Amino acid sequence: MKVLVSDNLGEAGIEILKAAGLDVDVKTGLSPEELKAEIGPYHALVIRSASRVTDDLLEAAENLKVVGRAGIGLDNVDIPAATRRGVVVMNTPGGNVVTTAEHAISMMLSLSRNITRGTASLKTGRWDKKKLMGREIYNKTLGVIGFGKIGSVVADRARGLKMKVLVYDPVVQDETIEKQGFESVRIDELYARADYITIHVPKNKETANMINAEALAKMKDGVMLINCARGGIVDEEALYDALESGKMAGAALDVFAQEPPPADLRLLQSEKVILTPHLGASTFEAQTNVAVAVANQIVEYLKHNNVVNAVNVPSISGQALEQLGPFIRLAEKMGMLHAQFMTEQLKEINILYNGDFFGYDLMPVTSAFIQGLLSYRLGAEVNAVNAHYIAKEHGIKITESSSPETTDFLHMITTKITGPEKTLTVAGTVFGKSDPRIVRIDDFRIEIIPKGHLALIHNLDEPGAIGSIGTTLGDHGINISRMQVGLEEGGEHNIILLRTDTPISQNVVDALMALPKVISVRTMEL
Ligand SMILES: NC(=O)c1ccc[n+]([C@@H]2O[C@H](COP(=O)([O-])OP(=O)(O)OC[C@H]3O[C@@H](n4cnc5c(N)ncnc54)[C@H](O)[C@@H]3O)[C@@H](O)[C@H]2O)c1
Ligand SMILES: O=C(O)[C@H](O)COP(=O)(O)O
Repeated sequence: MKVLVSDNLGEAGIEILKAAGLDVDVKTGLSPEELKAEIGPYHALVIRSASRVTDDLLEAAENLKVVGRAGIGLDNVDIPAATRRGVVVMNTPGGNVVTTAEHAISMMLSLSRNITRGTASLKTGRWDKKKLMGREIYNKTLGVIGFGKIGSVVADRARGLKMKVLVYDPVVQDETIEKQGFESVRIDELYARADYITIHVPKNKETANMINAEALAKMKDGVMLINCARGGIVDEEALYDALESGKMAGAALDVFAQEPPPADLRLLQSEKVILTPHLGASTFEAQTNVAVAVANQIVEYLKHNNVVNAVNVPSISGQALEQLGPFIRLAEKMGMLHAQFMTEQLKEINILYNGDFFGYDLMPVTSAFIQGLLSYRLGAEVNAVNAHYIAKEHGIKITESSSPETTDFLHMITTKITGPEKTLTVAGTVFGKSDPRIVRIDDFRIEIIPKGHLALIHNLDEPGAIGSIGTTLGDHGINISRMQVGLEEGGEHNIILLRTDTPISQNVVDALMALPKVISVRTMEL
């Protein structure tokens, strides 16, 4: 397996990748065209914020299985395009939180006390003591926009500096914010009351340009703004105007709409702005954390198929995998069985989970079922990452429900596929800790190990039927390794399920179909 590291990654991460036997190439500073030309043979791509993972790049990434972001922001990755192509996208959510929060606090202090301007003026031989009068942050009000991992650490540190903290986050509950001792407010109130405003939201459609001229106008006169989140959340031109007009006393920017920013960006000329070149996460500690985390996650995925911190597929912890793994494998086989039985167009998939599945999210089990079902028809490009997407793209409706009630088994997965004319129901369970079984096909109760060459023969429940089937297979040199007869509830048909040592070819199927008591024969490979 080959890994391409296209942005600077801490050495500790590279060592982990190599120690796991992965073939690692570090090629940083590539242009989009160069990256596109290189990506073909790689199975994993490790990035930070510089590389752009676009649909166009993914098109060329024919072997790519995973994009690992050593850091948090994923606005440089086209996640829907990755999902469509079955590429897992993962980040390292915790590793640079404290470091980035500390950067925001440093920016606020530096801005308040003119530290960068003082340094610059002294270096030109000046002594601007009077001109560079600062302000205390003690007792001032800080408005935190976005109370996630970083925003909440910033709020905590500001409290330590004896500031009052207002928080705006439409997702986090007021009580959660208040329990931590901060005041939860609506955005306009934050604008109206805050002496300092710091932004800690991801960049997305909703937050792009959220700090525009209109928002700036609502802010208190003399406010200072800190952006250590993402460029493009603040309208840079409107910010420049607010600084020039005196509305705003200062701004500290670590991130820019375009990185590096163009030389003619007016903000770069403003005396009231302090700037860092996207250094929020750049400490030795944070870079080691994120490099180690991303490397371990990539090894875990490429070598053990365990997904950790993915944003486009549910992650499964080691313990969850131990308990859900057998159900994931069962579900995939059930999907394959459906695919070989149901040759009609697929309209709808219903999945019912009975029993207590240890409290885990069952999305990976459902994805495995859809993968088994669709990959049989569509090939290997269907995987657990894009299974839902591809089903949706094909107009297949998926409903999933669960009930704590158990029937015959402690856990049961019942899957029903509906086509234009027919439906097919297959149920399965796991015996013991890891022994998968199919226990029902439509109205027939059976017990089959979903593995190997199988034949399902639907026949009349009459004397001699089973004997003639055995003889016909024997005549064709096919050994039956397991046979089971399932009775239709209250009916006169039964199904015979055979496991054979070798596949049953079409001429043998024809010979079986010629037997008077055989109604249908379906062969399967599971
Ligand atoms: N400068 C840097 O080097 C650096 C380093 C790390 C992270 N970041 C950026 O910081 C961002 C935040 O990181 P995090 O770990 O705290 O993420 P997070 O997901 O833990 O928190 C983001 C918070 O923003 C909130 N939010 C979303 N939309 C909002 C809106 N419109 N208004 C107010 N709140 C909103 C969410 O509810 C969430 O609580 C990242 O997405 C990344 O872009 C920058
Ligand atoms: O989102 C992040 O983690 C930060 O913006 C860090 O970006 P970087 O890895 O390019 O420093």
